[in-house]
Amino acid sequence: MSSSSKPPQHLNSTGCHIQVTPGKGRGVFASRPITSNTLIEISPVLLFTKDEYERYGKHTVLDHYTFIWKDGTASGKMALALGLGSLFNHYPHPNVSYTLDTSTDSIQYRTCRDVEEGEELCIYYGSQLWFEEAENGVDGSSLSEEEEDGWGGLSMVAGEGTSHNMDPHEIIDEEQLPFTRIKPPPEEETLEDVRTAPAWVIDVPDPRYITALLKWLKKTGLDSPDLGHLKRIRKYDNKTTLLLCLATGDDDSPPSVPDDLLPNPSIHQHPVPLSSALTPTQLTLKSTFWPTYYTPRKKDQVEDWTRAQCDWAWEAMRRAVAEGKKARAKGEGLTDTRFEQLPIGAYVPAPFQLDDNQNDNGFSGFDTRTSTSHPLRHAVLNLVRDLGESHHNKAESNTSSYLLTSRSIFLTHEPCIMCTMALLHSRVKEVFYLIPMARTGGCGGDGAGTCPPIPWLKGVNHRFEICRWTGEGRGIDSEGLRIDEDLDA
Ligand SMILES: C[S@@+](CC[C@H](N)C(=O)[O-])C[C@H]1O[C@@H](n2cnc3c(N)ncnc32)[C@H](O)[C@@H]1O
Repeated sequence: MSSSSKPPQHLNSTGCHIQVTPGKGRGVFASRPITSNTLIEISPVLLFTKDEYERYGKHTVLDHYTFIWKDGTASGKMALALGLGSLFNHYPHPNVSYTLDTSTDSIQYRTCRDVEEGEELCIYYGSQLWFEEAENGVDGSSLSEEEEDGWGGLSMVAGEGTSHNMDPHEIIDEEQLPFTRIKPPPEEETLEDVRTAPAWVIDVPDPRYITALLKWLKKTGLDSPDLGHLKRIRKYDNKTTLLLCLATGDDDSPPSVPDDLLPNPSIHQHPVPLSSALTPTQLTLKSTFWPTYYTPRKKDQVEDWTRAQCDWAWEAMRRAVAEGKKARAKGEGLTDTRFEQLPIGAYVPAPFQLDDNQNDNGFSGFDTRTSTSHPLRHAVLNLVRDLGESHHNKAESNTSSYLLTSRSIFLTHEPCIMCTMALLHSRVKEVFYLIPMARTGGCGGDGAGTCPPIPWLKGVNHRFEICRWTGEGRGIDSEGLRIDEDLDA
């Protein structure tokens, strides 16, 4: 917004005034030094319904000032902040965070670091801006803990993918993606190359048991997407065998099948391919182990990414970076011989959905090796552990609470070998990392890592996609996140 008229003087006892900057219009500035965590403004909000917004606000100047007000109700309201609230400009490294107070219909604004006199006070609008960002004099700095709840509840409506003439379904060219996929080795074209894992299978002496067994599999959750590339039933040598689930190792105990479904069941382990057949040769080879689905695709064809999916990923990586900065702000680092900071963060967003990209159902974690004096408290391990202990996940299943099946994880650093193994065990779908760790990482570094990517090794019972994040901006930068190249992330 540009404004040629002189801004009004604002009566504000917490040291804020309004000032105009070229390219941004009015903004809020500090009249004196303000320490971190100071409440600088409480703005009442004007609430209106989505319908009112659609009819009277959309495509007007109000679009630039209207927020989605998340008050926990299904109907969803829109909000316009009064007072200084509508005048905070955007900056990717904000020095002000905000929280909604739904009990008083107001927004509280606090500094999230020390601010000098004359500095502009900025908030973070989200990852999808609808205007050209002006150069900013605000100093980039670490985001403090408030950052997390600071912006999470609000999002500018004009910033939503669909409302500024961007097609959320548009497929983004591979070169334009904010990450580079690290390509796996050539496909399995000999019997020795076929990657298999042990699975629990049950012999079915009579076909009449099958329907009830399949129903039971569904009910217990054993019918997981991990095995979606395999047929359930194998007929071989006049014997019928049903696939139950993957086994986690030789000493894993078999799932207990109720006697009334099949008396005296014979359950044993059998190797099954880890992925579908992409070529006719693979189909023949893999099906010698277990009947496998044929999903031909063009050579090197990879999953298409839409614009909305990219925005989802930007936001998730921004959250991982914020976690890393949180670790730094909390003083996480190694103290043995020298002090090495460990600003390492991780974030697992809710799976991508076109209509709901707020990413507020995700899990986050950061490195706490220092504060816990525990060498295994890496960001990834902390996150997987929290996820396992969360009530949300426990409600789904007690036994699979560490599983990240079909989920993506965003990391500030390439995970070390131990964390890569933990991610394999968790069956994560894909791993995105910002900073490659060529010497210590388990995912191949930037393509020339010391260790080949662990998920590609033979004998490893899961594979995940590896993507090195290359996009900068939108709240993502590696400044302040670099660590000694010999350290494990
Ligand atoms: C909520 S208003 C902020 C107050 C606004 N500057 C004014 O003068 O009324 C949001 C608008 O401010 C402008 N704006 C905010 N942050 C900006 C930035 N970093 N660079 C350029 N323009 C910005 C954009 O025009 C945006 O639509």
